Amino acid sequence: MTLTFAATLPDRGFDVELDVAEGRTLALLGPNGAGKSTALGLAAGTLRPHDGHVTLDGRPLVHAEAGRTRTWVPPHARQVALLAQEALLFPHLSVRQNVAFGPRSQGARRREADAAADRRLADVGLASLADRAPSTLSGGQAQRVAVARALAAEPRLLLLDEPMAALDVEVTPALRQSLKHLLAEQTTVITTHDVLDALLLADEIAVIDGGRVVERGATADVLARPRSTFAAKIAGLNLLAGTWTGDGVRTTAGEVVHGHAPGDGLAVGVPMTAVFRPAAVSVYLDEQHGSPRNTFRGTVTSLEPRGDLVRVRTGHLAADVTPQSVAELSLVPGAQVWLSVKAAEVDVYPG
Ligand SMILES: Nc1ncnc2c1ncn2[C@@H]1O[C@H](COP(=O)(O)OP(=O)(O)OP(=O)(O)O)[C@@H](O)[C@H]1O
Repeated sequence: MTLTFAATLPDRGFDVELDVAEGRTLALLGPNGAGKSTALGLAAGTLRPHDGHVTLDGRPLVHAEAGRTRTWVPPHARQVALLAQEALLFPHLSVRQNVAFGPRSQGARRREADAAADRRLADVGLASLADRAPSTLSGGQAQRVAVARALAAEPRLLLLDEPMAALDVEVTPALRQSLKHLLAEQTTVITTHDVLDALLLADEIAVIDGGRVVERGATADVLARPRSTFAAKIAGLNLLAGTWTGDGVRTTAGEVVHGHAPGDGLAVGVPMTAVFRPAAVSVYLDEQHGSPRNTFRGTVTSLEPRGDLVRVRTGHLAADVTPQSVAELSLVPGAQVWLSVKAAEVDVYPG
């Protein structure tokens, strides 16, 4: 099923266009309040757009113009499954009955629906729990049952709203693995804050910010060459946006950043992005000169442990340095520092 989506909701400052090709998974990323859940609600039919349409394989699920709904397929008739952060299983039904609920309500006989439920439970690795009551499951198990239930209804479109958000970190790998396998041929939109979900599950990423799509592309491209601050943050990269000067990127703060550029032919003034890894950044108490490098003055805003290293943040930039360096430089929040990154470590590209 191919999803096309173009909807506005002025009350929420929401104006988004998206499409997902047959069998593909699109991850919606963005800060809190960006509009990710709103997009899912509009596709599922729990919200109505002010203007716009949602279609599946060309068939309209909703079409609205200036606040008037022209076409409306109610949520239960859309064959769209929305999986919320909490599993929300029916407490009075067994695990098998929960999963069989979709096929049963579509008219399948009990035996047939139970067989479909057992297949789906096996898909998520929980066949042995079929006779249990939902109240006896762990959060991770309940969420996997909810995935099985959503898929048993054979939805044309699967919508996952931060499926790992309510789970302990120890159980997310198992659910992610189940999903990776199950989403392979399923047209899916998933919202997430986690780069691993995007990397493992999504073919494409759309970054939403302030109710708008600010960036869109293949997952690997967006994470390797982000164009939005949010995508850079989740990819763990420093990003400085600006315009091309002929030999560098001039930021709005007036700094010129030098790096690997895509070659000649770029017009002066075009929007450009410079990206570099925190591990490539060194921290000094004085300005460094010498080999082609970029230096940025900053005030340390936070220090966070990061594996064997310490992530030093100065507002918009981050450097990963050793604990020894932190001690030698007496780095504390409020310290004035120079961050330095060699031009050879900076990737510069249009956008
Ligand atoms: N029920 C509601 N009524 C009115 N406005 C709402 C409602 N729910 C959300 N909003 C607003 O719509 C905008 C988008 O919210 P939405 O929940 O879609 O964001 P989100 O990207 O899913 O955020 P999060 O990551 O925090 O879940 C926000 O400005 C929010 O305040």
